[in-house]
Amino acid sequence: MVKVKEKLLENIYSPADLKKLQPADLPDVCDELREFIIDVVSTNPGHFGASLGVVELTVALHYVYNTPRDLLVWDVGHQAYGHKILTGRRENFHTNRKLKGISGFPRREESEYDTFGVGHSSTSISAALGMAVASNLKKEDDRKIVAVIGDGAMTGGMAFEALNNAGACKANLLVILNDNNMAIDPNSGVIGQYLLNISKSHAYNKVKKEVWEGLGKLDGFGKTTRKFIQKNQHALKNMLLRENNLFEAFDFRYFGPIDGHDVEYLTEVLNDLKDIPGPKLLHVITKKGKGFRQAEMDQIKFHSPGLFNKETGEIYSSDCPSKKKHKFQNVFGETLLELAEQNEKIVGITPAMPTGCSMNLMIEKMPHRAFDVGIAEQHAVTFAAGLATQGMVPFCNIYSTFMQRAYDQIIHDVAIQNLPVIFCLDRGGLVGEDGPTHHGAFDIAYMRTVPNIIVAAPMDEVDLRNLMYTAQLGELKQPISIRYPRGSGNISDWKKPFEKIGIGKGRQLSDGQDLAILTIGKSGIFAQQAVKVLAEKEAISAAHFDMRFVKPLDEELLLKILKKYRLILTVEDGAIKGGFGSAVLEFMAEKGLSAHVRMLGIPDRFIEHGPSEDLYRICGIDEEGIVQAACEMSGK
Ligand SMILES: Cc1ncc(C[n+]2csc(CCOP(=O)(O)OP(=O)(O)O)c2C)c(N)n1
Ligand SMILES: CC(=O)[C@@H](O)[C@H](O)COP(=O)(O)O
Ligand SMILES: [Mg+2]
Repeated sequence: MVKVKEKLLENIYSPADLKKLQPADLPDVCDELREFIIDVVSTNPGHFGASLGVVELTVALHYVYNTPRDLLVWDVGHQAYGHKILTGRRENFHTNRKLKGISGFPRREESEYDTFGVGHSSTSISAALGMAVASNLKKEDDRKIVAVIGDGAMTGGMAFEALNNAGACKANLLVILNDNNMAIDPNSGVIGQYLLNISKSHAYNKVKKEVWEGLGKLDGFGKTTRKFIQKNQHALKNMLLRENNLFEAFDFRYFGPIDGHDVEYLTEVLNDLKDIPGPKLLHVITKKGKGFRQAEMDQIKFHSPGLFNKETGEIYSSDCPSKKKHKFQNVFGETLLELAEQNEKIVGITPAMPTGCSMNLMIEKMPHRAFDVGIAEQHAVTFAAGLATQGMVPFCNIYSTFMQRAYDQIIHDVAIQNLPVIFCLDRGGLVGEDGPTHHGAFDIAYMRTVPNIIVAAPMDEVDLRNLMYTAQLGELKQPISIRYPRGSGNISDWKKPFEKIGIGKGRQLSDGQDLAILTIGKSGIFAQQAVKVLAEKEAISAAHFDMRFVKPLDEELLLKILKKYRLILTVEDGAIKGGFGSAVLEFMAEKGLSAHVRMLGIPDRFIEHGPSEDLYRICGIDEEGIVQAACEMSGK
């Protein structure tokens, strides 16, 4: 009779259960954990390849360290599914990223094992350093602090700011560099190449081994030389290592590179490093998508593949082929390439999101004019500013949420100098399952307060295209921000001849007598539907104005509207506070005009994760919410 192997993962409810196992059991735990992630994520989509790549590392960390007393900090957090499953969330994992379900990223309120909330990149070393310094000040000497950061996240400036500080502090901190030689797209810039070089360089590893292990054994030398070497051991080590290793130059002790898929060896190394004081960096080599053939082969698609068949690896697209064309990001990517073919001054810039924003189209065709600058939003903005000083036409595409990183650069490097940089802010508004760290809630508010910047938000694909066209004509002598949402709009045949759009000009899309609905961006699509429902079901006649620009506002149009309507409903898929509705109110206050104004938008709290349709409903900014607000205002 064949003995059925006992499932280990089923009995793991916390790292304490994991610790009851023998090291030799750990490979089986890893296999089961990997299988579990594949099972669940194939039917309930989320980030995929990154978590598969750190299965062994995750098991080893929770096996060796005394979590949650020891503090484990994940960078970005899209790779932390294994961590969630091993720390009490296995049975809830099927709710990952669903409305009211667990978050796709570590969150402090979700578990005591989630030491730091993440979603944006390159924060782990800073946060871990803060924890290490706090432990030191509180005399909690038993506590270990570990940050896990990817090679992509390591391209972020913040990571280096933290290394610099940590080295100086001599903090007791272990940084694990999870090097899979990929970001979402291939890791851009020289750091990736540098890591590859040290991983491959036998000469470096040999020198390093000999220096660390061999300096004590000085039998081969004469007495005077031995004395000299012993006296100057530290300086010699530094001389040999610092010049060869970037991390040693930051006063970290560098260990590795080691195989990140050998779980037993990982536990041994982690155990060895545990009690070495000071800042340490362990370089671990892993494969993104490890253990799922198709994910290993197409690491970009399987970063976050959506639904897929776990047997064949086929990805089931949520869009039908024709609908895929509607995605705003495709309109951006194709239009940029089209414009760049006509205007040789155009340069493309993306901080590590070429596939996400579709700038990959331009990068493939024009590699010298389109740049993936790594996870470096601040640099991306100032790089664009530099290009603009020399008469180039930079299209700097950054997700709305990640642009938050570069606020000073927008103000200091672009706006004060009034440089005509074209910002394209993708993923404006509620993005859905990624949740509060990723919603593009604030850009309308943060952009409109900055002098000199034109702030526009197209309602549909054609408008996006025409705004991009208008922006690069060379007529604008100032920066412009064009923001658009995740996903698709409502026009399939958007590839029409370009038309110039008047800056600061809105448009009336429907006429009505009872109230005026003023929208910006995608909200206009919901408003159009709402106007129909109001007319058909509620006998309310609403006029709809797509204002297109938050700044400058179409004052002429606004004056006409305010003359005619007593009831004004503003709608935006951005924060109400400081947003488009606020701009309308400020205008009214300036002109001494009054009306009954109601503002719909993202309320003053962080919106959870879940399907976008649900989140738009929760915020009351979908068709139904607009209808309801209009009825309430009209007293019906
Ligand atoms: C500030 C910021 N910019 C961009 C992103 C989008 N993003 C998420 S994961 C990722 C790649 C990270 O690469 P790496 O750290 O190597 O992790 P891997 O996916 O390879 O495990 C990027 C660019 C982000 N989360 N935060
Ligand atoms: C973890 C992260 O920041 C990205 O993977 C993000 O989830 C991508 O978002 P999109 O799916 O909207 O491109
Ligand atoms: Mg990586």
